[in-house]
Amino acid sequence: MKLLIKNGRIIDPISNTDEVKDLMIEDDKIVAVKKNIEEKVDKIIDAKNCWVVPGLIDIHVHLREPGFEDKETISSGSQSAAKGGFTTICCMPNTNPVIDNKDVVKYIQEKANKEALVNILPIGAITKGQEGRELAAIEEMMEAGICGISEDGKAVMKATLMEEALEVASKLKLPVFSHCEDHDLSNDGVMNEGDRCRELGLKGISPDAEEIIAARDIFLAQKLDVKLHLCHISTQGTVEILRQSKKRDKRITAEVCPHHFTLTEEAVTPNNTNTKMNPPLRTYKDIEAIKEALRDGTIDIIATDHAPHHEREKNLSYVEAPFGIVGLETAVPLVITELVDKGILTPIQMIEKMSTKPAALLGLDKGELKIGKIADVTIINPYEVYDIDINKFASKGKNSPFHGKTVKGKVNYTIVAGKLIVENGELLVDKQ
Ligand SMILES: NC(=O)N[C@@H](CC(=O)O)C(=O)O
Ligand SMILES: [Zn+2]
Repeated sequence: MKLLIKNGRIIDPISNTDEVKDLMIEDDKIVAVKKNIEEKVDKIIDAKNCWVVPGLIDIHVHLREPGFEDKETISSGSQSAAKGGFTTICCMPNTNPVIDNKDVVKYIQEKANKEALVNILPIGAITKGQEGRELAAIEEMMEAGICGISEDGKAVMKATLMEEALEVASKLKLPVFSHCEDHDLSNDGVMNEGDRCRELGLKGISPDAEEIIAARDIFLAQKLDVKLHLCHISTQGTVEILRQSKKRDKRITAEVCPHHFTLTEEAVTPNNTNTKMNPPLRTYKDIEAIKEALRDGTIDIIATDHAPHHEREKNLSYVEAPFGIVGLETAVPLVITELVDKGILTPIQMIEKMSTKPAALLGLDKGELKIGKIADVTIINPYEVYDIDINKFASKGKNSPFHGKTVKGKVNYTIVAGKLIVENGELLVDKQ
């Protein structure tokens, strides 16, 4: 099977390429990247005016299976990922049961092998049951194939236990994804601590809750040979801590989510629980700091924190509704609209943060368009303008604050190991 992608703008951060060329795939591999390939093939994709990029990688996704299949499943989440242009996603362990032993890891891998359209890499919990009391079976999960450990949804509040986890991760060469939140400080808060929460009479979550644990984990990690990655950072203070720390320690990485550079606390209204996520929407000054950090490389990765919830739960009051919004199918247009179009990131920098750097953090041989590599490829039309429509999401979750937003940038094709999964923006397989 030979597939030829003609006349696309090949964007490849590793070779620093941003040039119109053709790309040919044979079976599951990239076999040629050059101008004017004239060869008899099985299928031609016309990528004129489109970007041809290494398959996007989202390191922060909640797939909800096992345990919360009414919110999302491995199958539906993988369809959502494919539509969003992601060829590999990492799934967080806050499922039921928690991903804290090899059996749950294997359950996810087997289901993913059968049902998923994209590569799924489980992340193991740091503590048993995510209860913060004793370490999970990290070594056996590593042998089963987890790509990292995280307590995401929570922080490990006991510093000595977090230190132990970092030591184990260092020994096993696993990255640690830190959800930075001091639960004593964030206790009961539902939105950012600031003017807007006082205006609305809602309880706030102070930036300190994030910054204190970010600083703590950086201090704990710098004594060890370990990759510490800060999840969904949201405040100017965390950006500053990160910028300073990176001067001493080059291994620290951090991600930001599209909602945290797109919306501020001003978007919060008590009747729209799709503005409720953790960490919460912050302020204009936080967004400015995040954008600067994206531009200067302090923030390495853009991840979605795709957190689907059922409508029934999101219809509860602002206080009772769960934290989280879906993100897989809005990431590419938000990054193009808010960052690339506004000159904050170049297309190469965008792809670096959505494919190349995530691959490097995970130690994957991906994130590059090169002869011989597995053909995970995404084709994006950066010029298409349209309104985001939750009813078109493949995700079971419709909890997005971006419904109706006019954006620019559409994923047209997603190719996983040479297989066409999305064509002209539509999934080629029936929904399960
Ligand atoms: N981000 C969220 O608002 N929610 C996540 C948990 C998390 O990533 O912290 C979830 O699992 O729903
Ligand atoms: Zn989290």
